Amino acid sequence: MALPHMEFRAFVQALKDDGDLVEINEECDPNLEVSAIIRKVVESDERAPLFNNLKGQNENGLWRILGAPNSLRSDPRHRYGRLARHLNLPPTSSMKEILDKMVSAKTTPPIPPKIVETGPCKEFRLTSDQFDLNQLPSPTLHQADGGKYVQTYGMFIVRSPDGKWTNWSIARAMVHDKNHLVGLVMLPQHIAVIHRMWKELGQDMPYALAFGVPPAAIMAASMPLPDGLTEAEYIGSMVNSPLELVKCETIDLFVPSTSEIVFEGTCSVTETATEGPFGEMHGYVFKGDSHFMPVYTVNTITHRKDAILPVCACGRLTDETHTMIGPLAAAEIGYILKSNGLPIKEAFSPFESQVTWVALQVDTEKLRAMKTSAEAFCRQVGDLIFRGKPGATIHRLLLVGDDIDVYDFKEVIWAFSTRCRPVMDEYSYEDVPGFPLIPYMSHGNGPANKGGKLVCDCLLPVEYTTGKNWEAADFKESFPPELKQKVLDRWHSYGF
Ligand SMILES: O=C(O)/C=C/c1c(F)c(F)c(F)c(F)c1F
Repeated sequence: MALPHMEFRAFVQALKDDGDLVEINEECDPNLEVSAIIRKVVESDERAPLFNNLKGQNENGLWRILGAPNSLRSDPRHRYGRLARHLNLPPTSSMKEILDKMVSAKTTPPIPPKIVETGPCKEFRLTSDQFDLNQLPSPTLHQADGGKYVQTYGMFIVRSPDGKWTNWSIARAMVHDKNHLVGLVMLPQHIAVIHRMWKELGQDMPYALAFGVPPAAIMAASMPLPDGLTEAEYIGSMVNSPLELVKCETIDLFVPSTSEIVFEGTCSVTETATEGPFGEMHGYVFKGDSHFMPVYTVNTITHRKDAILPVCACGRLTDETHTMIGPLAAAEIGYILKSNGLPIKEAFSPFESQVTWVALQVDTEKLRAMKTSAEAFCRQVGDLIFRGKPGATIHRLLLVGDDIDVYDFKEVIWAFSTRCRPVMDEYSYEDVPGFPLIPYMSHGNGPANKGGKLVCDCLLPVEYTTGKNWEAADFKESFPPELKQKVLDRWHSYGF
């Protein structure tokens, strides 16, 4: 068996070996029961549920469901263990080590994928008269959803008409009828950019939708990489080995050969249908909140025996839309700022902000050398991020000093609450694209697609000029080292 980061089934085995999997063999109903269990799991950082026995499974075991594929573990020593297993990192890895790994491929040569003749994803093949997406165990994830969201953790593969740019990404889609999906295709997502290219040509867009792809691939597919970059070679260089791809049956696209399930077909550039409402990443389902979105025809399904459909039952903390989208956007944002020579050390998106904020740790010694003003620096950061794709889902950028660990929200919210004077230390952006899925945008008082963003300066004025002139009134900073050591050594003998 391949390594867990390179084959989904090996990944599931790795979770089992880690004691991070609960196999449920009693029959479960994909209509809400499966998602209710997944929701309870992700709200308590429980082990990932593997549903082996689902109502509607066909004679070849199509399909099982793995819930919470990339959510959190309750043991703080392994908090990000499931993310680490996606990348062949030790389960004790920190979020910083995980994000550094994701960014590492930006500075290493791309490794092109290897094309193979066939693979496990070709074990069974169904033509459109041989399956009904409403009979297969497509899950209903929230009772107010507009349909069965079969696609929440699969990977769309689409290519520009000139064949130069292949994009891999996660974008949600629900069952429309026995052979059709309807999916969210929304700018600035690259799938929408490429869909427009086909629309201009007047040709439907060929697509593949691969479920249960190599875990390293699905992580990269969630990262807001630059336009035109082909994920396959980025991942190859990230894991330092070529991804194995196999040609689709009916279209000229390639999919990871070990994928659990592959849908193949075309996405209409003319036909739309109502999509949504959906329990989204910020934790709300707004009744009646549906929009016209493109219709995908599913011409062919190929799959492994007893194939596993990974499912993200998204909503309130903490599921894959929080552990992946926010932190990966933060990693990209940090990389862009550093590449532009700004003194940024770390970037993270706090889960407690429902991943709508990114906290940026500033190297204040380098900041002082810039002899810049707070306004100039904040505007430099905001202009670079809020006008680009990586900042699309982020509505607050918090600039914090060297003493603040951006991976620890208690630190971030202390700096924000005590060092950033509301209004005066905040720099607004009303003329940039907004993220219309955030409720104060979609159901708020202003335009849904524009503005509502801030750079919040949580650096006190002295940090721009002469440096930190305070000591934190806490155990760490308000006592001499030898006294701290004495207290720590005697802690139990005192009686604690
Ligand atoms: O359906 C959801 O809950 C989230 C959809 C979503 C997303 F997660 C993103 F990261 C995006 F950038 C985006 F444009 C989206 F529409």
